[in-house]
Amino acid sequence: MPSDGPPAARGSAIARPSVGAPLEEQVWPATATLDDDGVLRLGGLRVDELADRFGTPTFLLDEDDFRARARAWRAGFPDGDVYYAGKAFLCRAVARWVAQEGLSLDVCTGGELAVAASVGFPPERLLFHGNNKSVEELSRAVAHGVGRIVLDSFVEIDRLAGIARAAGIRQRVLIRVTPGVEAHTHEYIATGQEDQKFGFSLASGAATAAVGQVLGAADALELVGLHAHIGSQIFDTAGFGLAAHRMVGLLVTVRDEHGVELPELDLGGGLGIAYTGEDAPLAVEEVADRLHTIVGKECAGAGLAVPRLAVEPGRAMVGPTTVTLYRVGTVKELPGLRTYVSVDGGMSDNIRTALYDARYTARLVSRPGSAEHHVVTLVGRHCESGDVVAHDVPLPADVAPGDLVAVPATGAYHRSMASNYNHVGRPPVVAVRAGAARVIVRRETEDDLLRLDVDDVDDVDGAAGEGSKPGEAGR
Ligand SMILES: Cc1ncc(COP(=O)(O)O)c(C=O)c1O
Ligand SMILES: N[C@@H](CCCC[NH3+])C(=O)O
Repeated sequence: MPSDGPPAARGSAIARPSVGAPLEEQVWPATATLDDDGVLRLGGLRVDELADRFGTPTFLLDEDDFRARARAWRAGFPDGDVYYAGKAFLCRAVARWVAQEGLSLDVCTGGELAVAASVGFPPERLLFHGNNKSVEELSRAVAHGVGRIVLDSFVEIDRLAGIARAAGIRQRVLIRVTPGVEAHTHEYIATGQEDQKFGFSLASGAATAAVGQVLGAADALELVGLHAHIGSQIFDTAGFGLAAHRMVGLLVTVRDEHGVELPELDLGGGLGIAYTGEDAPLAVEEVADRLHTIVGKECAGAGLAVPRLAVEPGRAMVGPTTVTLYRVGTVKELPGLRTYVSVDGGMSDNIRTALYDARYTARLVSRPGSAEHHVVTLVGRHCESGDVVAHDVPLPADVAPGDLVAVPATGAYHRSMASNYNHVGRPPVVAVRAGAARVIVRRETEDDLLRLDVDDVDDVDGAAGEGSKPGEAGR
């Protein structure tokens, strides 16, 4: 699988003529350029100046790139719905951009719903996912007027019907189906195959049974369509095509068995992005074209009206827009083994390397560095040997403490999966655009972390009022 998988054999020294080597276009955000002195610019701003202003590590998000990607998705599905998958990265500013660009939003927890609600995201353009939504979350979604809720289990059908009935609302719903498509991606992020926790299986007949159960609760639930999501970080159209084919087949079965033509078909997200120069992601237009063609052809063959298509891109919308800017703290050469370059973040801001053996590239971005490059292991600051940011990255042989190193393609599933391991505050997200920078998620401080810590005594002897208060920590 491109970008994920065990690290290749780790060499030590190579010579690469990469002083001023161009940025690999598919990996870096759209506005990324290099100044003559080797400093990376994003959104028209030099990263050395951004580091001075905002500190490191910091996520730098290219707002124009995000908006351009949103528009490309919108253009690819002019008669359908594009739900940005908020799990990839969501904050108030991003929710606002999504709304402004005319997209809809996929949320999968009460927390994500709260972000959307806090900026007045149009409720009818919200879609609520999840294999174990709580009664409280479902009630909140119904009361909020969420446009569509995706049903994921038999127990949830009854649960939601009861909630909608009590609220005197007929809730629009889709049914999540597992179409039995094995996406070629890491097993932890594949969701189309039979053996997994999401949705109703097509092959076992659970999906058609679910349709029957929802139609039986028609006073409270309005079944508008079917949903499938086969996995994430996918590079070929075959899986999407097969899923579309099977889902249209299910629409035909539903028509034949229940006498209803469902008007909507949501084919989920999953489009892969380039994490390294070796990845060749599909273009949005290509995927859109493929899905429209398959669904159109199959529906024509079955005498079915073409349903309104929906998609749920997360990674492909936000992943490539962001780089993580780190500062090098130490360089440790183990003769005959490898060189470790330690930066001031790590698995707390990028868990993907440890979790999926994901591959990344990295670049010295505060100066050109020497022509000779060494293949190094870029590691973080956490108390764990698995705290690797990027395996086997060529960096200038003279990389040194104080240098800035950037890792691209970190917009999706990085800040949103960040942790406070070792009591490290999560990095901020700074949006850059046309020469201006704006913090859209601020850095977590030690005060933020201590605020959650509940104790009724203040020092180690148990006396009240002696120890340092949370507000004084870290000063
Ligand atoms: C139901 C659903 N929709 C959309 C997405 C977004 O996927 P991606 O970020 O790969 O586009 C996911 C995550 O895989 C998902 O589970
Ligand atoms: N978190 C995963 C993707 C999960 C997709 C959510 N359904 C990743 O980083 O690749």
